[in-house]
Amino acid sequence: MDSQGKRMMQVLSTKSGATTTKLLSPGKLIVLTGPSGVGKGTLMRLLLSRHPELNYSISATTRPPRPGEVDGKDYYFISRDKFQRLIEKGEFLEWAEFAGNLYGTSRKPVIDLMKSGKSVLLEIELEGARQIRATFPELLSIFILPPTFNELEKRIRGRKKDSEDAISRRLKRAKEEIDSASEFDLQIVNDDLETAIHDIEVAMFSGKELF
Ligand SMILES: Nc1nc2c(ncn2[C@@H]2O[C@H](COP(=O)(O)OP(=O)(O)O)[C@@H](O)[C@H]2O)c(=O)[nH]1
Ligand SMILES: Nc1ncnc2c1ncn2[C@@H]1O[C@H](COP(=O)(O)OP(=O)(O)O)[C@@H](O)[C@H]1O
Repeated sequence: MDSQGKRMMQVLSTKSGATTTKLLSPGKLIVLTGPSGVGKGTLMRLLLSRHPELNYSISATTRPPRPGEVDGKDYYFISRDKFQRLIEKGEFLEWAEFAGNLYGTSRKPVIDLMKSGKSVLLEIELEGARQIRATFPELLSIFILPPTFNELEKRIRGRKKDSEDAISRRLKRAKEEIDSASEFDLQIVNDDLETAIHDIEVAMFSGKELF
């Protein structure tokens, strides 16, 4: 390992105990996964605003929009029928059912971006992340963990965006998801937001001025 690599591993070991051996170059795929309410969306928005070279793939979902969500920006909000047709046509790189709704990543935009050497960030749930990992073994996969389960529940409730039914489905699923964290390249605890962002940046961008 060169001196920069050593320095990076040192930084990783001093922050939230995270370790990784994979470092990313342009044209690569990064997946953020983890339970609902852990802060994946928050982390992703911050990463995109700080690193314009990163591209985000807007997912399709059958979930109805939450107040304030915009079609074509937050998600493509589509009917179950339309989603099924897109599955049959092979238009999704991955898709999964989560808490009673379907979610999927469109194949073409992601492949086109990667072919042109651009890096793509996906923020998806566990089953989809597994599918992507099987398709792209060179992927950098990051599992975001909550500091505690109570804090996770507090965040989901504090967001005030979901019905009680949607919240309990998410919390039930969260337990199973957290048990799978070790499948992924890196586990990062989203306790202090800036520390979590820093750990993700270190893993994603070798050779950049992050220190
Ligand atoms: N597999 C898959 N999961 C997705 C996709 N888009 C979003 N998700 C995940 O679906 C789950 C539910 O998302 P959402 O309804 O927006 O709820 P939230 O995560 O609780 O804010 C989250 O874990 C998202 O990361 C996708 O394209 N594919
Ligand atoms: N590090 C953090 N500390 C405290 N609250 C956070 C942190 N990260 C995210 N949050 C809050 O937790 C809630 C859930 O975050 P969100 O990004 O919507 O999660 P997810 O996309 O994983 O469902 C939001 O209200 C967000 O502001």
